[in-house]
Amino acid sequence: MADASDGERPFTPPYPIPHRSKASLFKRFLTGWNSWIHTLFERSYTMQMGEIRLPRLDFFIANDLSVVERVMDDREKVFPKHRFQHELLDPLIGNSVFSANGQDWEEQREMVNPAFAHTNLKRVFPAMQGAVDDLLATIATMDRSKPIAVDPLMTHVAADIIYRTIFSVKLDQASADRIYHAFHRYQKNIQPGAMLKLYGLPLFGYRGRAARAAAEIHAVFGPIVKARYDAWHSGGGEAGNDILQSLLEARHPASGDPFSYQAIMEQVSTIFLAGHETAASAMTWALYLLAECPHWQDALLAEIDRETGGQPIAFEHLRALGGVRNLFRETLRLYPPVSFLVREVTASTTMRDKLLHKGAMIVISPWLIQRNRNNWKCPHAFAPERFDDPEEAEACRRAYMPFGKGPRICIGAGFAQQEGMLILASIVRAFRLRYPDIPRPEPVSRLTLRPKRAVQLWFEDRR
Ligand code: HEM
Repeated sequence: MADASDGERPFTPPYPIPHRSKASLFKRFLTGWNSWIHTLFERSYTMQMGEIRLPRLDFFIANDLSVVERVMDDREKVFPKHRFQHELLDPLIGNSVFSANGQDWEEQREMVNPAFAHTNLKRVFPAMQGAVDDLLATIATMDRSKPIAVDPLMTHVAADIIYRTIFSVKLDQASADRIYHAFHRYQKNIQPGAMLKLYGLPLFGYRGRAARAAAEIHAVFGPIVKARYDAWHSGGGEAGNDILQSLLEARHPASGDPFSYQAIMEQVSTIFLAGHETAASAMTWALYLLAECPHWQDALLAEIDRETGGQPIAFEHLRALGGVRNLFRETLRLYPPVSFLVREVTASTTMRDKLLHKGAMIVISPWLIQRNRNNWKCPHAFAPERFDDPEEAEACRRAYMPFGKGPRICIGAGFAQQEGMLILASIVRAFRLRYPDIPRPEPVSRLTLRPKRAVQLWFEDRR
């Protein structure tokens, strides 16, 4: 298998070069308005624990791995998701399994868990394959005399996959466009919203803008959910075989009540958004990295041809595609779609000699931990083979957390890896990718980590 040094030297993909020293609070506020990773300075990447005293909030960033484990495992049950996150996401996903805390979260997770049996990897493979075949057909008919924007293609295929898994129907282009535009508006609004909240400032119309964007998205799901909800509760509905059906059948562990229509809408919105936006971000970065490293494309193609014997990629093949899996993992290390996780300190405590008062915010950042040179060799370099290196095994176990850690770890991690591998392997097999002679993409971190401008790639037919 290729390594990242097969080219002249290890490829270091773009990231914001950190400031030499900490900027003023005001400058950080302005920079953070669009992207929080642009506010980082050199020591952010190596410090064990950082502290920022904001006007109305104590804010800590933990990189020390034992502190990270303490917060994320939360055996003391004192580090729930932060209330700011709940407030900012509320118009879109309400009080769903992603944002709830405590017993409420435990009960919701119990009710939602069976729905994730519908993400059972073998069972959803045909839905994934259908969406990926449509993607390849779309690319094949596009005008490829010029580079193609990858982001919308990846957003569409990831959305189509999760949509088929929730509703058992294909996502049509008009609904898709409606969702993407509205979600783009939501994302653009949320970063400034988060900065205003952090600095204790009024939200200046945030809620209205967020509610309007969320209403657009809900208007796409609403009619499907309503029709199936009414039919199911009037006893006339045919049982489906998808996530929505499982949510309709779920019962509260104590009261035995089903989810209300509103609660189902919140869970559906959560699963759809958590399930496609993150995967689309990961796929976009993975294709960019491949386009910059042709030797990796050659190595993956050889692996795919060897393992499939030239047959269509099947569920059984994925396990053997170690190079594709490492590429996916390395992409999530360098560009974790969820670049920071936010928790609240609900009982005063001490960490690394710092006193954290009740109400403080504590941030765990996959972006920082996965680029910390105390954890990783050449942390900014693209080196998928590191996942097979025994010397990096400890880092892979403790300092790799694109899906979070502990009880709140991503419920869709296996699903995401499977779709990611299938999409990447299918594209590598069909096309040779090349990065055009234009400036490299710049990552910006809002709700997810995305390139500032759409990534453009040449797609050349292989066969
Ligand atoms: C590359 C793709 C993905 C990434 C990087 C990702 C990342 C994450 C992370 C970091 C968390 C934990 C957040 C925290 O602790 O604050 C999370 C939670 C979650 N993810 Fe994912 N995710 C991905 C794909 C998916 C998919 C495909 C689904 C659904 C099919 C999904 C559904 C969820 C849900 C429901 C939660 C909340 C779990 C809970 O709190 O009980 N995610 N995800």
